[in-house]
Amino acid sequence: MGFDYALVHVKYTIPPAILLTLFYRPLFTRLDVYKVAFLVTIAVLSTIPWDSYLIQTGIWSYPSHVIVGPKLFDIPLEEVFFFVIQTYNSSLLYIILSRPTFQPLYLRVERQSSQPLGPCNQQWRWYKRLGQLVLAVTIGWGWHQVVDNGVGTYTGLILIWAAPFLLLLWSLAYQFILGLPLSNTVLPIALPTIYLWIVDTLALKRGTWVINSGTKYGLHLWDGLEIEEALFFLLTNTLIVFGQLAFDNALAILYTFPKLFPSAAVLPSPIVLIKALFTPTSAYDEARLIGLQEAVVRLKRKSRSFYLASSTFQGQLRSDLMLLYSFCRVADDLVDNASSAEDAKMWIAKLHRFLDMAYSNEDESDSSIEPYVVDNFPRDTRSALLQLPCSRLSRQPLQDLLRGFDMDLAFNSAPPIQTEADLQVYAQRVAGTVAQMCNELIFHIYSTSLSLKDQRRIIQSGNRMGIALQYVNIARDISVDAKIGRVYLPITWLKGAGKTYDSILQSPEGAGVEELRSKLLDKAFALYEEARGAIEELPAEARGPIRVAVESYMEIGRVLRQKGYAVKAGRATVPRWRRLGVAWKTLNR
Ligand SMILES: CC(C)=CCC/C(C)=C/CC/C(C)=C/CC/C(C)=C/[C@@H]1[C@@H](COP(=O)(O)OP(=O)(O)O)[C@]1(C)CC/C=C(\C)CC/C=C(\C)CCC=C(C)C
Repeated sequence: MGFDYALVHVKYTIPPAILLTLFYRPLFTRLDVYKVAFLVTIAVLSTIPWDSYLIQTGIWSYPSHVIVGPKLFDIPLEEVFFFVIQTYNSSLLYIILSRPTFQPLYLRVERQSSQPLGPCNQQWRWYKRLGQLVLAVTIGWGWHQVVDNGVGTYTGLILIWAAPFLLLLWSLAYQFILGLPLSNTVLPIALPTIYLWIVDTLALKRGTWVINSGTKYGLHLWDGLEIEEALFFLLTNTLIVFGQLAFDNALAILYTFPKLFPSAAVLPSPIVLIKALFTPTSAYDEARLIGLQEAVVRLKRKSRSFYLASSTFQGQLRSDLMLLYSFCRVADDLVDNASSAEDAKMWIAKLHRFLDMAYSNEDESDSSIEPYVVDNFPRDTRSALLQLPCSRLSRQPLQDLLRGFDMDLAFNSAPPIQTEADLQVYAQRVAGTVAQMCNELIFHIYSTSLSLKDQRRIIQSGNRMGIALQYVNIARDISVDAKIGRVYLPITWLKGAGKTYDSILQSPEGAGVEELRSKLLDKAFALYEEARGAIEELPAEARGPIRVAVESYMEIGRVLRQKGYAVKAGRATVPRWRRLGVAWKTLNR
């Protein structure tokens, strides 16, 4: 009996597990636990028979003085623990590195026939087949080595065990394996592999585990690292990361194509995951993919705060929020950028008509909406309308949002914000509604034990938080709005400060304006303080991300309260490092 192998864990595998867990803790969701547990189970079940065979046939062994004693099918418990901890560490590293990536963007439609495939699409098919061929040849060659029973036996046994799994995963998830950034594929394989090569070198030198001669080549990658061991760790980490990639590929298919999978669960069963992976790529909904692509580009270009926050959301909620943002942005821009008040009114009327059509029929496949949108809206706005997740949103907040845009149009005749109550109504319409829709999506996607009454109370607090954010938005944009002939500060406040509507339009800066800005920010922070507690009652998956969304926007308000803040295009901006700091602090709260 000895503790050498156990000490390898204490020194080298458990510390990274603890560090990775602490680092990722604020974002660790039930789905992540499910993914890791799923992979650990498969890793343990698939490795035990193989490892047991290797030990029984004397290909490798563990001197009795380095292990504690208990064994499972001849495998020391320390070794079984190794399968668990290696899978855990590599999975978690992959999850951390891939979290910022919006994975649905890496799904591609591949069609055989009538529609000609782009050259890129053709190339992908060849890559897929080439990968399959290489893996099939590898299995054949590995088998040959095992049958030969010579120095290539151990290599052969590694290959005939790992390569069939790799072939399966490659065939199902090649789109993700090839398409995702290298930081999501190569890096989570390379980092743990190199780390384990170093650990292995130390363990083999100390004799913690021994590869017996006769069934190995005797070649070394570097002094102390047998070529077979290097191959083993490379392939096991590749299996883990490919497994996670296939899992994510299945989730992306499930959540991206509601027409194919109308009621995808937050934790889908293995059968559903397999069904998703076996969905032919030709059945993917191309319009949906384009809608998501355009939504991401729009969000990235227009809102740094919400873009950063979006990376902390997961699964279907992330897609739905992007699509909701896309709709709100497009609607706001159509009205704001209209060439005349008449034109703006026309856009609002068309958007109302769109909502009438989208909510009038139970049948989502109603074919009259698409031609209506195509005939009435510019090309680059259509996907934002057609992909709005109407089935998960109620109609009233969308209509109220349009009524908020109507209030903006009133600036052309008489200032619509006369009193603080008007300001509140306006902010409720353009931002309270947005918060309400975010919360509706959250309660739709994540199950909660809260009563309907409590859900309504939380949605109410959300509305107030939306108003707080809109006040920050107005406080930030006093000068920008004045340039387009709008003053959102209530006329009653202006009078109290010895100002008029026109005086603000002419000089939207100066001490008097700063006082009014401060007053508005005080109101914003009072609402924020009152509403923020409700975030902690949201389903666990949404809590941290919503905190990030709210805090990164409120940070603009904090910046505005400091003297000498940086201004970009007439607006106060929060430096990138500060935004990241806020997100980090907020998540760890
Ligand atoms: C993470 C993520 C992708 C979130 C998306 C949120 C979303 C759908 C935002 C829509 C934004 C939008 C374009 C709305 C149109 C009306 C409008 C302009 C509203 C103002 C937003 C400002 O955005 P921006 O600065 O980019 O706009 P301008 O350049 O000035 O045009 C608003 C200030 C509204 C934003 C309000 C929210 C996102 C609601 C926040 C509250 C919650 C998420 C709920 C909190 C929950 C509880 C329980 C308290």
